[in-house]
Amino acid sequence: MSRKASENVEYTLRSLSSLMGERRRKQQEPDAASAAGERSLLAAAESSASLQGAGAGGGGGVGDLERAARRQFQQDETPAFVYVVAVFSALGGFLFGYDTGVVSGAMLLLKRQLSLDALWQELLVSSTVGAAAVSALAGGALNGVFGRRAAILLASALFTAGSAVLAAANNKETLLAGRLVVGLGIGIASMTVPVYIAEVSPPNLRGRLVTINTLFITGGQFFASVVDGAFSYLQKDGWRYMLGLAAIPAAIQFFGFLFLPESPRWLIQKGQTQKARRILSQMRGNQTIDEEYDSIKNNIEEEEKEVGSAGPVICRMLSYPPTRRALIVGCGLQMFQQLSGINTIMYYSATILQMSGVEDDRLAIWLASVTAFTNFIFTLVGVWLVEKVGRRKLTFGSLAGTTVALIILALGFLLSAQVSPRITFKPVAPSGQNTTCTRYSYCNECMLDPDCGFCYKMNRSTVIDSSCVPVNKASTNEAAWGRCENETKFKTEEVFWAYNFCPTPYSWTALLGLILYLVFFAPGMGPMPWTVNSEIYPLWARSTGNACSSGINWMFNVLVSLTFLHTAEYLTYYGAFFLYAGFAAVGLLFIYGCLPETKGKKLEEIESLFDNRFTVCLDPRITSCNL
Ligand SMILES: O[C@H]1[C@H](O)[C@@H](O)[C@H](O)[C@@H](O)[C@H]1O
Repeated sequence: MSRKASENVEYTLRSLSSLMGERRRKQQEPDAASAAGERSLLAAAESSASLQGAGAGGGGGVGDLERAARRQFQQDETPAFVYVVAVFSALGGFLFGYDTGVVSGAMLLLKRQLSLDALWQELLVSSTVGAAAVSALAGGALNGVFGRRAAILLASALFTAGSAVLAAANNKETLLAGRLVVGLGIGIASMTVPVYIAEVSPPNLRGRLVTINTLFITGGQFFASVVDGAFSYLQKDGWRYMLGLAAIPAAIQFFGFLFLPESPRWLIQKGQTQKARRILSQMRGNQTIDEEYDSIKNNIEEEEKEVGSAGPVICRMLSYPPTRRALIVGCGLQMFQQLSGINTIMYYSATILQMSGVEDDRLAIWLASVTAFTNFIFTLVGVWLVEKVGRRKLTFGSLAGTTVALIILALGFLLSAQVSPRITFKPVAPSGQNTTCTRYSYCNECMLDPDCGFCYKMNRSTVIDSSCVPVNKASTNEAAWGRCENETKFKTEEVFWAYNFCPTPYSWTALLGLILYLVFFAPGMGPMPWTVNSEIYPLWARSTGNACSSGINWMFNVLVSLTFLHTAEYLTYYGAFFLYAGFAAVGLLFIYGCLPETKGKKLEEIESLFDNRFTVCLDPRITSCNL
């Protein structure tokens, strides 16, 4: 049987059983709509419409029902409205990607124009990620009390205001304030958007729609790299455009959300049932919503009975085993996403590319946008795969490939280090210029010192007359003094300058590792931690669960990207990548043992996947965490 046909049959059976259930209920309680007290006329009209073809009087056989189900299926399609809502929400992801991605290019110009020292550069880069960590954690309470829509509106207002401040800034303090405001927006958006999309999506499309958010994140990163490349030619004030441009999508999202609805699940939780029904039926088009509505409502009631509603949510989550396990899975996934080094790869891709022989700085910036594009395109593959292979297989396969790619990357750096050119020429520093650079014996040691660069000549394919000299503080494109001092000297002396890389014949291995890394990481480990987190918590714990796991994501993001250069100094580049490969391998065990398959399940059914304490993790059919 063809795939399409089998999907049809499955769908027909599902619709059929829902019609049967509906009919049974109708027979038992003839006026279900009024008896329930809160079913709107709209809902009653919907159920009778779905029963029409089946012979609402109770007669008619299974054949009639089947025909009715088939007819209903033919009409069942997700209304375009759901896609509009998902895309508007995912603008939050775009801004997340744009604002984290754009800063590296902006910094190249900013540091010159405002003469920023290393501390200020670090502050401007990491303040945003730090603020995102804090606001992601605080976003849980915000979401719970004011709702998803209010949180998204607040995030887009913060994005707009922050970007405007950045574009107009005249000193570093104002820039810092702008970066902090933008960071607050990123944190709130990163935890709210996946939850909101998951709550409005129909189960069969949920994974795909939530994954679109990560597609927008990587799209934002790619767009940022193109903007960085384009405005890098505008030496004065180019950074204003880079940082300020984000205000446009942010404002679009803000105005869009003024007209978009609140999540029906949050409304039901808050007792606004009429409104919730109206929005739910808007989201489901001509499909009957009774079953979904009832299951959300019953679930909330049962949860309240089981877990109670006293005390802070996080304490209730930790003391109730299923949510505790879900929290461990959610936070673990986010932690391993960052520990496998994605942001080091994104941030240092230009360096890795330079190692592979790209010597021109501008070209390296443009090639870095090819890296961002690869990340984006392969996230699209994830959007396509998530509903086909499911979350568990996709995440596991992706991390397995990522681990192999990390090992190849590390081997590339290792081989390059082993054949690292010797330093054969020790120039005398001009008087008054003290430097440690001239003490190094190999290019590899010189490269790892951020203050030094490698100056060399080539005789066919052999490096000759090589020296290690201090880098020019104002531009890493040239040395502070000596043969590599400026481009005119490069030509007359026939020398080459390498900052942050060493010329070796094995650099292509690192390039191969880089490409493989993105090909494997982007479809699974990139989006799945966000997607899975949006689904695994019951409603009462959803905002808090997502707040914690997003907070963990941001904290590890800061940790890994801030420590990369130091890690590389102590362990060398290959040591750092072997370390990430080690983390990724531990992550593989974690996913294999603890990640349940949530594909196709209703949000309300997912909690039970975390019920059983004694399930055996190693049994592939059983996917609950063995805690
Ligand atoms: O899922 C995203 C995505 O993979 C991005 O490329 C990365 O920069 C983020 O840190 C991550 O959370």
